[in-house]
Amino acid sequence: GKFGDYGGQYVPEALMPAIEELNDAYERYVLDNEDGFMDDFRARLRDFGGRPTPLQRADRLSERYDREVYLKREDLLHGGAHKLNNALGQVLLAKYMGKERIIAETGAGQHGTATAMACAHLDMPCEIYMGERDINRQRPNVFRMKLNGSEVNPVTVGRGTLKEAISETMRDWATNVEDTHYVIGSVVGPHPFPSMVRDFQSVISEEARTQAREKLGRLPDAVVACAGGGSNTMGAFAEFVDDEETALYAVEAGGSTLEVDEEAGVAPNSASLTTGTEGILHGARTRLLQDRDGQIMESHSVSSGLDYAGVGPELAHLVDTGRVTAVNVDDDEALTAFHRLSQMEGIIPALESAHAFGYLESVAGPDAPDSEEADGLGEYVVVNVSGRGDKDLESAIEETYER
Ligand SMILES: Cc1ncc(COP(=O)(O)O)c(/C=N/[C@H](C(=O)O)[C@@H](O)C(C)C)c1O
Repeated sequence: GKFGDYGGQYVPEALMPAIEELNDAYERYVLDNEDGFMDDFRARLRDFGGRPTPLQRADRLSERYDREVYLKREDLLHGGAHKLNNALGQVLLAKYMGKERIIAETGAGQHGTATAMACAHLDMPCEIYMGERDINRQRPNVFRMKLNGSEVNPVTVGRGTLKEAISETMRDWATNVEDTHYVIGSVVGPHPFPSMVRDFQSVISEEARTQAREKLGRLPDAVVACAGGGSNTMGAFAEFVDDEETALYAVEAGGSTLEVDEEAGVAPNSASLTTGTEGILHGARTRLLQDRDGQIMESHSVSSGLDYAGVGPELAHLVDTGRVTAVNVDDDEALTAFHRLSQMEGIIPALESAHAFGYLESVAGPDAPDSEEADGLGEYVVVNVSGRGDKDLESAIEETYER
């Protein structure tokens, strides 16, 4: 479970039996398709999830950016985000392992919602840990989790956001490993989580690669995806990593500024790939926002889903080796992109996904400087629409009309 010097299993001894049991199940069911697990998983993604999602040409953006812009529509997956790919895979795996209880963390609430839906679909009791702050800014998703029959446990320690929610969930798991599976929400955590979540999300690039060849007779010149923990990112990239001719761009949250206030221990962004340093978070060595004493800093983003101080170890490694280019756009560019996609293409994206469109505008838009970055995107770009923006309407209205 190593990606260069990132990854690993930095967990308390008490968690090792659960980690080893999970790794054994991952190898048997996911990698070796024991008992037809992966066939069952794909059939449910199709019939319950609604896959495959379209790879749709964005006519207005293609005109604006003078190139072929295609959208991978994970916003059309059941539940409204890519999160179901991973949640369904992990809840199904827990069932095959004989577990009786599911717990999960969530920030934007999309992962929590996806886990709650998967648990209702597979008749598994479910508890979601969610930061108090996030509960208040993602109310529609909190209601959906409850409607799907899950309990939502408010996390009030610290800033009450994702970081604390993950720690609380890990604590519950350590206490109840016998009957409980922890459905982690992104390509983070100790091995095998980053690899397993990537494998469940890789259906995105499996489909996109085939669809791209059908529609344009060749591979795309670039794939662009936002990056919080990095799961929609790794899912959109996985099947293209070996195709050197396809550039891969991970777009992080530049928040309000990339400047970091070390004294206050606050990073007004979540650009861990760009400004982070090597450290351990939630069981893995990766890149993260930490001060000079190694204290994890508070991150920020206008979108809950990108508001995370760490990033997946495999994505960090791909950036270090130069296979993935890490870029970022700030809150304002993301909000402007949120409105632009809604008006120009009739798609209201999640604020997280809007960051990917903010990047396209910044390098290929009418006001963009003539830079080689635009050429990096090439003639044929695929942008991952990781989710839809229903959950963000309240905050987008506030930010837009009270800015
Ligand atoms: C629509 C949408 N797009 C992108 C993300 C970023 O998560 P990754 O895909 O794992 O980088 C998210 C992340 N959402 C998580 C959640 O809903 O709980 C997030 O807050 C954490 C699991 C990281 C999202 O909801």
